[in-house]
Amino acid sequence: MTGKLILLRHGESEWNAKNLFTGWVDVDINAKGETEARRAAELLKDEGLLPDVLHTSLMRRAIHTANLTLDGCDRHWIPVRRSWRLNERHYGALQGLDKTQTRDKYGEEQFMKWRRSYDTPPPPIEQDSEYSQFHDPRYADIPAAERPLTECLKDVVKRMLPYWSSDIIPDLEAGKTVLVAAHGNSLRALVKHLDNVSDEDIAGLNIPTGVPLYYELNDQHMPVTVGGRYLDPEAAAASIEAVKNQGKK
Ligand SMILES: O=C(O)[C@H](O)COP(=O)(O)O
Repeated sequence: MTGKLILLRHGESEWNAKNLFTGWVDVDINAKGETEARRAAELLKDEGLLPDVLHTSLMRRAIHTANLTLDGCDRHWIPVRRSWRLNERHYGALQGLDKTQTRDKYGEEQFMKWRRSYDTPPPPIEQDSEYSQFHDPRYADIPAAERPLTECLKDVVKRMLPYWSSDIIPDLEAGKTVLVAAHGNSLRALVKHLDNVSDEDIAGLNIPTGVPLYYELNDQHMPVTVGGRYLDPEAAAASIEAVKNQGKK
């Protein structure tokens, strides 16, 4: 028995367009992002990949994207499970800062360490900062001592994989086509696991906005084809390049 897994990063967000570090700040997708979400529905319909269950984060850009995509392929009625464990990576004190200004201020090396290294988190955000979610009621169930104030990708892998095992794999084992609508870095964490990407090589892996990435999985819930398949390779390549170059002038 194989599993069908579709990964979908939210469409372009308001802060993606403004070149701001977002993390757990709960911004929405913009008009371009909505168009991407609707295009994703067409791609799923064309491939006959109609999700039976949705797993998403607690953030409106992923939830909104999933709603538009599922509505577009008449699967708006499927069960949904939401978890903070699929949230974007927490960007700590960088949340709300301009990526280019941050690169200019701290230099390329430090910028890339904070943005793309596996185990170097940005400085933590103050609990009461304007861009902190420490007191957000949706995270009240996370013990205060465990509530993130910053994360590196290693932290995201550590908090995401338990959800993959406890909540997503059972749906795959039940033969369901699973849609995971999430974020650039929570999906980088999942792709790292699925494709066994090294701690060094993951720095060079970026996820496009709004283009479904399809994996056929084997009985061990690992990819039949490493890397999976983007349902619109050209759009994926263009978006990946844009994500990679964020922060550059
Ligand atoms: O949280 C953010 O800023 C973006 O969604 C992801 O940003 P990154 O591609 O710079 O990690």
